[in-house]
Amino acid sequence: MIDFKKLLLEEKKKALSQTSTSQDKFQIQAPDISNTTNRISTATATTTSNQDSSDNESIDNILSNQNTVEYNLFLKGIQDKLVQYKLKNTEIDSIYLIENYITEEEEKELMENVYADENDGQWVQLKRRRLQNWGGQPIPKGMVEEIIPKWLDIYCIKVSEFFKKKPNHILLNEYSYNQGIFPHKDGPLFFPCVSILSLGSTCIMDFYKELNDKNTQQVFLRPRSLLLFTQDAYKNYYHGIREEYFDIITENVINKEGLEIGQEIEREVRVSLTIRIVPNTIRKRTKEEQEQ
Ligand SMILES: O=C(O)CCC(=O)C(=O)O
Ligand SMILES: [Fe+2]
Repeated sequence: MIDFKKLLLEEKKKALSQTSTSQDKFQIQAPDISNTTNRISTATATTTSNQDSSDNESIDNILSNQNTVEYNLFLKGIQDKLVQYKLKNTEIDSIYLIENYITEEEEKELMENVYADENDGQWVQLKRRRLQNWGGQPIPKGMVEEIIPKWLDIYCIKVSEFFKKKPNHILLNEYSYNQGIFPHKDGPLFFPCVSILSLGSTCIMDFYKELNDKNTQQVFLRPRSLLLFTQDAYKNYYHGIREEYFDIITENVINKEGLEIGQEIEREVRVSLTIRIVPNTIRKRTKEEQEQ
């Protein structure tokens, strides 16, 4: 009998070898912030403890200055709405996971739009994954807001129930087979809560207290789930996805219900929407203002 699983895996390996070299292989290390696009994608992920603490200071500034009221409202919203989705069995406070946040039809429609011809020009090819950046470029000077198309904006509106404000930025990542994202923190350019909608494939996300931490806390992400993390998880932990063809369920997976230790779960192409608020924005000048 033909072993389709093996054949498929061979195909995947072949496809991948055309886009990567052996040096590209993932190791747990600091994120590659050598190009600006990647810096946007990992949102100024930092590599040294110095930068790290200044990042945390900036996060605190965001909270203590302009956003205290907003942040308190948001925290209250979390208590009201997310308490039942909080992941237990972990020392990390403040990770929430909602399974089946969207339906299969909604997932299909999103995927159709992600791969629609009209969005072809939106793809930015990084060394190890592709992305689409929607809403503007989050930079320290302030993001010039851009209109988010309706097919995505409806999800900004949907998750605003947790943020108490409509997110204005979506980073859409596409991971082919064994691609991932280096451990990083999302940093001070964003309001310190991130929501991630998974499409197309499962994967394991690792949370690291320190880079090179072997004993990570892991979250198994299913398609159509919404992961949210804030406070402790946002500020004090790196998160990343390993470059693997399979995820293996270990003791460290926090949400093991329905899974077995040692179980191997094959990856497919995964698309994720990272939906966030960029608090520091500058208004786009109108055409009339530009002409003056
Ligand atoms: O794809 C994911 O689930 C993670 C994306 C992420 O960490 C980011 O965009 O900062
Ligand atoms: Fe991230």
